[in-house]
Amino acid sequence: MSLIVKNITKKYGDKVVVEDLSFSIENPGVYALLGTNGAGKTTSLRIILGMLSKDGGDVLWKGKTLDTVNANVGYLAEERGLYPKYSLLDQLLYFAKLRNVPKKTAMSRIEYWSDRLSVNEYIFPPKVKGKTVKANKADQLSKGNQQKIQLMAALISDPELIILDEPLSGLDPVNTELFKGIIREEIAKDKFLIMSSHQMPVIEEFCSDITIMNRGKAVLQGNLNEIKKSYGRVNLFVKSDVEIASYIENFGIQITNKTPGEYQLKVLGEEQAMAFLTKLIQDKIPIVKFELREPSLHEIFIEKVGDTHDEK
Ligand SMILES: Nc1ncnc2c1ncn2[C@@H]1O[C@H](COP(=O)(O)OP(=O)(O)OP(=O)(O)O)[C@@H](O)[C@H]1O
Repeated sequence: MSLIVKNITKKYGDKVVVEDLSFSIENPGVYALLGTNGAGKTTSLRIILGMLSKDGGDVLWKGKTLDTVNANVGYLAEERGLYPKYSLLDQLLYFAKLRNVPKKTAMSRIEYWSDRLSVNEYIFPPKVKGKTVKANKADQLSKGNQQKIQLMAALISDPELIILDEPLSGLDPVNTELFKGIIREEIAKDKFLIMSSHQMPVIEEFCSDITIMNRGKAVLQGNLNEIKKSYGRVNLFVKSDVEIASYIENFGIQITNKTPGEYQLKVLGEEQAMAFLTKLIQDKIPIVKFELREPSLHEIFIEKVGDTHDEK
């Protein structure tokens, strides 16, 4: 195992905000930490990073307690974490120094990432009439550009373990794709990533293993494909040029949703779906879509925490 999180617990006064959370990561790739607002994701990530004290449990990286000496870790925090009044270049060099990156290496990485993320003009202010324009401070940047600088800070040490707390929140579609591309590249470099996100399609795109938290506890854990398989193929999407609502109901299938022309149905399993398809064909009902699939992560998430997620 590369990362082992064993029974971590955190209390604030009497309130237990993370309770006995355990999971492990064996192979490179992205591990997802999901949960409703206040479920304890950020707290757990900060405990894993060693930024926050814990009331119990262990975090091991390659067999040793995870700390900044034995692990090269990068962290993109959910909230903005730049110093508002210092120049961006100074801050990036400072983060690099904290993580023992030699200045020359740090400079070449800053140049690479500022190009890649199109933030050159903020980090290396251009010359106007021979004079360098005053360097930008963090509080003069848009939210998305601050996020880019924080991503640069997270990646400045070329970390082996990368912790991304809501990395895509607040980004426009173009920058979302840019960040996703960078995440894909880090995966291709065999990095270990832990990502928290409320965007279920993003989790489905990147993550093989997940933990869903609710009120500080893990309520569902495992391989996403296996979890989906365990639910079975019970979601049927049918689209027809004609009105078939009563036809479906007469067959004894439940309609869970209807959008223009398309019905979302809940079937008992593949057998019932196939019997329904056979009947549609026999009765010559014009069908333009017939798709049977497992529940989405969104549906699984709602089922697991939908009624119970209110903060204590
Ligand atoms: N310093 C603190 N003192 C007291 N309670 C805290 C403190 N920090 C966090 N909490 C509480 O711990 C719980 C978990 O918070 P956390 O930020 O880890 O949740 P989260 O899953 O990351 O939520 P979100 O998705 O909204 O970011 C919440 O109920 C929060 O109010």
